Amino acid sequence: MGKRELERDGAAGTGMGQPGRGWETPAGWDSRAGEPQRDGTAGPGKRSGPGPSAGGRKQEGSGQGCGEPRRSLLFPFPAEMVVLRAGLCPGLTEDMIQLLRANGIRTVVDFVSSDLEDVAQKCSLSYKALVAVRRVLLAQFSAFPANGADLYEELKSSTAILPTGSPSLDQLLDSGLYTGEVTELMGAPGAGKTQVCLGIAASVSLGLKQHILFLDTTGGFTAARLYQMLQAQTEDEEEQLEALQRVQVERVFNIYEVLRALQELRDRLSQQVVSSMGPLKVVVLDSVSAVIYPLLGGRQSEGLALMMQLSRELKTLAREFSLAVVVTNQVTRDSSSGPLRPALGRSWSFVPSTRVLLESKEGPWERSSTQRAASLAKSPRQPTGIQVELDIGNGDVLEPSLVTPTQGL
Ligand SMILES: Nc1ncnc2c1ncn2[C@@H]1O[C@H](COP(=O)(O)OP(=O)(O)OP(=O)(O)O)[C@@H](O)[C@H]1O
Repeated sequence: MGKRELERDGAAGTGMGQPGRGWETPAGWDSRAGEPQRDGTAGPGKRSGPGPSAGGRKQEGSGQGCGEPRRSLLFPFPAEMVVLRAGLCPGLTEDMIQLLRANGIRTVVDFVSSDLEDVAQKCSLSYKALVAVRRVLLAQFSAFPANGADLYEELKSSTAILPTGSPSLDQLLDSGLYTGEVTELMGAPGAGKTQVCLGIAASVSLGLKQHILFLDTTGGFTAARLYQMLQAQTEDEEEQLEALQRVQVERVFNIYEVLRALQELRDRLSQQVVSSMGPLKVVVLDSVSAVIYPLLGGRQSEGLALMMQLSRELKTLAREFSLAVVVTNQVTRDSSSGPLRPALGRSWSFVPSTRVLLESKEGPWERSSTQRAASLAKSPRQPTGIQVELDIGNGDVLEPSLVTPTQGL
């Protein structure tokens, strides 16, 4: 794929202002900037129409499904499970549904697979009206094949890349944090996971003027440290204050509180309640292992179920609302000399699409206490194993949104 670039002046993407969802662009949200672009040609403002989104559900919300047969393959509706109800599509009235039900036709699949001539006779309904309804339901509920180019276009219009404020970390992440994805920072205690999260919060709130939700499960969030990072980037006190206000912190000390906070967030985003929070782009969960570890000792199955519920919640939030989700995780080893592995096992390993291992290393890395080695353990875009040097002090700070050529999505 071609190169893309990130523009100055802002984060990017769709998210809460995604036109495809039939939502309004929130005030102050520049929906044009920062989109991943190919050869700089697919420029800003391109998404003025109802474009495809990362989640296939937008067609339902926007009412496009009826006249617009194109549907994302990512979330094909399980049509066999959809019960016919009034308002599902134009022409499908309550009376019609009652008559159909009386003849054993309850779901979309029942309806589209019936002989409509027969149904028209049995239910005393207009054959023409039934055919029209069937056409619309087929358009709404069928999975349509999409080719790579379509999917790439879809990705471009729904994905934004948010610079982390650290050029070396951006290099590792192929330009920054991708919305719609879960990125994991893993490392031993003291490796610098929280510091990197705070750095991301500072960069996104100050440089990109976007909001961040910081879910703190360990009490590791330190406002003073965030303020220090902001001060390192700007001397303007008003800007510092505004940036601090864009970082919303919730202390959530167990999995139930985390799930509740995420559910509340989903409700707010679904109802387009943006006034209290502004355009949210990043959700940080620091740390995920702290709330899952206590569950995995006793009744394993219950713990695993909650872990998977959390993983589903994080992934769907990221995708449906075009958020970049960042989680931190501990590491473990099989033996004292074995390699570091992310904690939480195989079930969790499918959750983050990108994983970065943070380590304080001996040798050239240990030039100062703030130097860390960051290596890519998992990525959908870059070869794993790439390693960069990261400064978790204030040294690795660069203005975000510089034009950054990359290798493509
Ligand atoms: N103001 C600061 N400037 C530079 N480095 C700092 C500063 N504050 C803390 N550190 C360093 O950050 C490290 C701790 O990082 P952090 O709390 O992010 O680790 P962590 O990986 O989140 O650990 P845990 O898993 O225990 O939460 C320490 O080595 C500390 O020296």
